[in-house]
Amino acid sequence: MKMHKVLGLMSGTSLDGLDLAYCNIWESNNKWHFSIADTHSVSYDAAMRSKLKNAITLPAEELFVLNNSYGTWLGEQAKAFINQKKMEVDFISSHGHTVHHRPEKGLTYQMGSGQHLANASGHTTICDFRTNDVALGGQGAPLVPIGDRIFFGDYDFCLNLGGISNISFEHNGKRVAYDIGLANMVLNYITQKIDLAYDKDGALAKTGSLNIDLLHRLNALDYYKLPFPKSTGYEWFMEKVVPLVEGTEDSIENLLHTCIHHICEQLAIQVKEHTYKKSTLWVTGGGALNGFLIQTLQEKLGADVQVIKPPPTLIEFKEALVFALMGVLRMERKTNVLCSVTGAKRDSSSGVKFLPH
Ligand SMILES: Nc1ncnc2c1ncn2[C@@H]1O[C@H](COP(=O)(O)OP(=O)(O)OP(=O)(O)O)[C@@H](O)[C@H]1O
Ligand SMILES: CC(=O)N[C@H]1[C@@H]2OC[C@@H](O2)[C@@H](O)[C@@H]1O[C@H](C)C(=O)O
Repeated sequence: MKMHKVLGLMSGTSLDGLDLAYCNIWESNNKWHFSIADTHSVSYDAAMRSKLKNAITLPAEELFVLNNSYGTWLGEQAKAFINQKKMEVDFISSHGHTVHHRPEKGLTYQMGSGQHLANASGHTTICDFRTNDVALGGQGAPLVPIGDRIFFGDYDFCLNLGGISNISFEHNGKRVAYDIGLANMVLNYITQKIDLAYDKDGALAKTGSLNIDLLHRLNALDYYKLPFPKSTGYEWFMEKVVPLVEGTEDSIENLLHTCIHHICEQLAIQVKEHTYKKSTLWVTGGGALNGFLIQTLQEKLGADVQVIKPPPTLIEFKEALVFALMGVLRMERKTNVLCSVTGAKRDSSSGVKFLPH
């Protein structure tokens, strides 16, 4: 039995920071297993956050320069963590930071140069997990469902509440998954108006009341009518959602309260459409720590769907763990991207390997 010792790196769309998960991953009796030995998060400072946020507006030359320096920065963070904890690491598996995601144009771009990362950390690095799937006609996202299936297949639904919400489940014998729509991205956008990074536990949202007009407008967004597979992101948010929020004069509390109702209504519609029995819904991502959101979600789902929160390490580091798994599958030349999820022509073993120099 081969034990893979992998450092998974994830920088999500919420721009809160870099997640590092040091994982042991092994296969026995035709089943993959994991343990998370250690974790660490590096919060982005204001300068880094604004660099990453504005990267989408950069001309090519500046973007390439940032790609290199961000790759070096990732490598330095990985090296510091590895040295501090005296870890034995076989390789690093890094998602990078999504800057452009336009699968309909055949384009997806995660920043964080693999060569720079490998050189700065001194470890073999696998990254760029999405490009191949988009080249095969897929959405290039979401990718985490392979991990949901392999590690967390006992739950009927796996829901992740990051910047955007996404869900995965078995459907006619195949794993399907897609981005449902809004989650923390819109909540953070609203709290940032009062210089608050996020609404801890949904405390502000809880004191607000419903703005019916905004709720209807959000629920009417075209994206929700599209069939899956589908994925969305920051561009959609800026183009379609921000104008609705900006066009509504109301208190921060009411805006947050209304957005939480909207988020939970869309989640409940999707879960109810695909369930016919008592079900379990396993929730990860920072949104799982928002008490008011989880309470509202349970109310909208009703008694037949049980919302389950894993321990905090999995809530926060599931994605870093799954990118570690994707690296292992890539090393073993096994499928790590499912076309049933992304809509690509075929399954693939994606990711590009860089050796340190
Ligand atoms: N205690 C908390 N109460 C309320 N919200 C929280 C709490 N902790 C985290 N969050 C929310 O979760 C967000 C971070 O979530 P997460 O780390 O899952 O996002 P991400 O990985 O960046 O996103 P994605 O999965 O879309 O790429 C924070 O920005 C915040 O909005
Ligand atoms: C292109 C991109 O980075 N998409 C992210 C984003 O954040 C959440 C959702 O939109 C999901 O599709 C995906 O991330 C997770 C990690 C995934 O691929 O499963």
